[in-house]
Amino acid sequence: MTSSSAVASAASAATHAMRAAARPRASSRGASSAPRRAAVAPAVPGSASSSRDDGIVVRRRAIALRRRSPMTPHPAFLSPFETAVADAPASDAASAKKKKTKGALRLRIDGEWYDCTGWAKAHPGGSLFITLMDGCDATDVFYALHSYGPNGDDLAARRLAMLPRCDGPEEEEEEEEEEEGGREIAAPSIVRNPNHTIETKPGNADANFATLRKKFEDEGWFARDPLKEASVLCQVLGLYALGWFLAWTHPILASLSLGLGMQQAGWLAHDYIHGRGKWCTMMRGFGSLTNGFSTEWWQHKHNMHHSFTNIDGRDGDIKLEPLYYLQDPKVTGRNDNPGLRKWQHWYGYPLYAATYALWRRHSMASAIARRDKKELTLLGIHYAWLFLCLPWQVAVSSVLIGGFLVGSLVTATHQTEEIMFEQGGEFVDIQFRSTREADVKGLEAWLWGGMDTQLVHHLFPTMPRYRHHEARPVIRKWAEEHGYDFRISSSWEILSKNFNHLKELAHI
Ligand code: HEM
Repeated sequence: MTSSSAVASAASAATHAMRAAARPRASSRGASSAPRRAAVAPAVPGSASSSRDDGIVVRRRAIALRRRSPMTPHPAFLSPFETAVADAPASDAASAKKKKTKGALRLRIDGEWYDCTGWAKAHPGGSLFITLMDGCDATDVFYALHSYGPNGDDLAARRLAMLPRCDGPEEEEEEEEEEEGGREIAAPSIVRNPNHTIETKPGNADANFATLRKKFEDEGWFARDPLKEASVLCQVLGLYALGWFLAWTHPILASLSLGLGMQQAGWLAHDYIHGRGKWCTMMRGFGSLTNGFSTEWWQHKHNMHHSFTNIDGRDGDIKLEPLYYLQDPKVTGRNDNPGLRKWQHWYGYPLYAATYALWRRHSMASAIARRDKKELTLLGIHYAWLFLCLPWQVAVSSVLIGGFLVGSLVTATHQTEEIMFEQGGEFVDIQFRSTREADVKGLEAWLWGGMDTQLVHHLFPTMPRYRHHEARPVIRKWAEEHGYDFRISSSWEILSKNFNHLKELAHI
């Protein structure tokens, strides 16, 4: 690994200045109480008065934008609203005096509270992500999912720097307490590992993790390597080309080649959607073209999984009823079907073959509902190729093979780990508790396509997957030093654990 890569060095001075300015405050994190608020706060609380915002016009525009579905990205990426925010002189926003914003949407990043009430409606990922994090520390999830310099672009960091600062809930509480004559709040603590009791408050960022991330940034781990990018792309396209070539003469071989190609294309599209920078942005439609997936639908579903991993009610990947029951229906309170549930460990793995078919159905429905012309065009090209250029039997069996290879590996990596009910909590801690790595090598590692380094990926989603194996020992050592349980098992152990989990719940 070279030191600071070209991409890392492109990190904007503004980004680093902002982070550097914010970091010293991290030391005060431990001292603040950062209470979690109701998990779903209204996007624009009715009680908030427009007159409290700096720009009433911006606020009105934001309310109009709110009517869009949370899944719908803002159509014009640089909308007049965003441009207004982006063009605003720093003194208008960033350096504005902190306001009291009780009732507003507030996120804490790098120890600084931001009033996101207006921004939520223009947020490219959708307002839901902001509203669900209201009142929480979003530092680690922010750096995990966004462009902030070292990962190829710094748009999100620049936007962040322009948001108005505000008081946090704890500052307001302190003031209220003072008014009430002073009252102490007991700080809750999380026990991560029996050997280490780490005093921390839910919703606080892990300052040690920021140091690890900084090390990876400085050493260029987030940079894309053109040769490796070309290699993974050629492997996928090669499998598609071979399958297509054999389709009319050797249907079984063709289905295997295309099925494997579709699986690998799935991993690659996943990498492109997480990745930031020009190359990944250009390749965002890759999953639509190769697998018939909607980028917008998939990124939303998948980023919910990344932001709220294994949190019941947030992460759709663990809510699979009525097909699979990963938890006792008495605990979740969701409808039960004991007649079906008792067979789930038997039909479990074979049914994973339907994964891609289901994703295609959701993708098409989402693209149609959003009238997303670009996506519908890419999906149209894909389906024209799938059913006009291939025999239908090859087309269908490839989709089932690809779906099985993805479904059975993806599901296994999270389903048997801790499933949490608390909303909020520490991002890094949640990642360690909700997934594990698979200890695989060679062809098997190729087949796993980066899902084997699930924990590394969840901690650093924008890091290219071809760097994960090298990053693993660094993160493992860091985890040991900081009291996190770095879980890793053989693929056989993971898959059988998953089978046994389904079996256990089949018989409750
Ligand atoms: C107030 C702080 C935030 C700002 C300024 C911000 C800004 C942005 C920007 C500019 C993008 C476009 C993609 C990029 O440049 O990386 C984006 C996308 C996104 N953001 Fe945020 N964001 C914020 C907070 C959050 C939080 C707290 C979450 C999650 C809990 C979140 C989740 C997402 C998601 C899921 C996307 C879509 C990513 C994709 O298309 O692949 N954002 N955000």
